Amino acid sequence: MKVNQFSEQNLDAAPTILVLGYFDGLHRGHQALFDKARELAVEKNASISVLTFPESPILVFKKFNEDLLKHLTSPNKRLALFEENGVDFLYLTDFTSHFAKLTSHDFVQKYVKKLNIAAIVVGFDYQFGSDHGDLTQLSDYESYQIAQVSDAGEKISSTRVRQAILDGDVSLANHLLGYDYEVTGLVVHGEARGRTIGYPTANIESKNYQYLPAIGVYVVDIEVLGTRYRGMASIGYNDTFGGQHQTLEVNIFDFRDEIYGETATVYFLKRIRGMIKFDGVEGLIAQMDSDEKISREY
Ligand SMILES: Cc1cc2nc3c(=O)[nH]c(=O)nc-3n(C[C@H](O)[C@H](O)[C@H](O)COP(=O)(O)O)c2cc1C
Ligand SMILES: Nc1ncnc2c1ncn2[C@@H]1O[C@H](COP(=O)(O)OP(=O)(O)OP(=O)(O)O)[C@@H](O)[C@H]1O
Repeated sequence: MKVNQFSEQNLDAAPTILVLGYFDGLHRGHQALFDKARELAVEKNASISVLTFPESPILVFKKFNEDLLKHLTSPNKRLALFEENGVDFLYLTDFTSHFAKLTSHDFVQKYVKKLNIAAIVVGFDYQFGSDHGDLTQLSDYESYQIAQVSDAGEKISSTRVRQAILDGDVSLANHLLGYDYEVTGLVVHGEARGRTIGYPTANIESKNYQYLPAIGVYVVDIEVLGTRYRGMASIGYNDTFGGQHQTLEVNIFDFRDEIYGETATVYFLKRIRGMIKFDGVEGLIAQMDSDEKISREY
């Protein structure tokens, strides 16, 4: 897959299937668009291109708060997902006030027309341009609108996946995504208390503005140094010890190595419970013994 800022100089001249949207998380609803694009690409001997934005368009419309910078994936995972879905060319353009003012007609002239379009694929609720144009605006092109992909009678959307994660319902998030929700970060030093209670933990600090699941304890896999291990994670304030800031920590099973400074990816598989403030260390250890049993058996 080739990744480029959209500019007239770097566009591939060969016929292409253009897929449009922001695609945070590339969930099962989004994947349906790429299933269609791959089918068309074979039929028309064309490549697949996506024109999208590095950051959420919402940044241009709402008062800033840090959550607006958050994504369901790290930048690398986002690229990997586009690639897995068959994308050959990923064109990025910043969503700015100027961009937001383009009418659907301007958008077609300035962007769509610059590509050699074999077909266009969008979702059932896709709208674009300041005049909220829809597929009829693209009538010069062979275009396909993909029907809504639902789960439990409700549209699968990035918003819904985000809410499931914030609720701690990682099983639902994974089901909607079609893959396990993951957070990537650096392994940093914690209080070095974990090892004294028999459960050393890798403290993971994400630099990627990703959503963390709700406070609680989770069955996870963790990938570090090229190997994927089972483990159990805690997200919270270490209430028992009066912790002051929120951490993501993973006790990695059957693992003994120093991994500070390594990049690790945590895959959230299932929520076990909420955080408990114990009166003493013994209660916490007994609880973690039980968490371990659940996590190993999962
Ligand atoms: C699976 C798991 C479950 C945990 N559950 C709790 C809990 O219920 N209450 C709590 O106060 N801390 C809990 N912790 C956090 C521990 O307090 C923390 O790992 C320990 O204090 C070590 O911290 P450190 O990495 O900063 O040394 C849990 C940690 C793990 C890995
Ligand atoms: N469940 C779905 N079924 C079919 N198409 C979808 C579905 N969800 C999104 N799409 C389409 O995928 C493209 C990208 O959509 P978009 O990035 O707005 O995702 P979204 O999940 O709807 O996001 P949000 O929750 O932020 O509204 C659009 O063309 C949209 O119509």
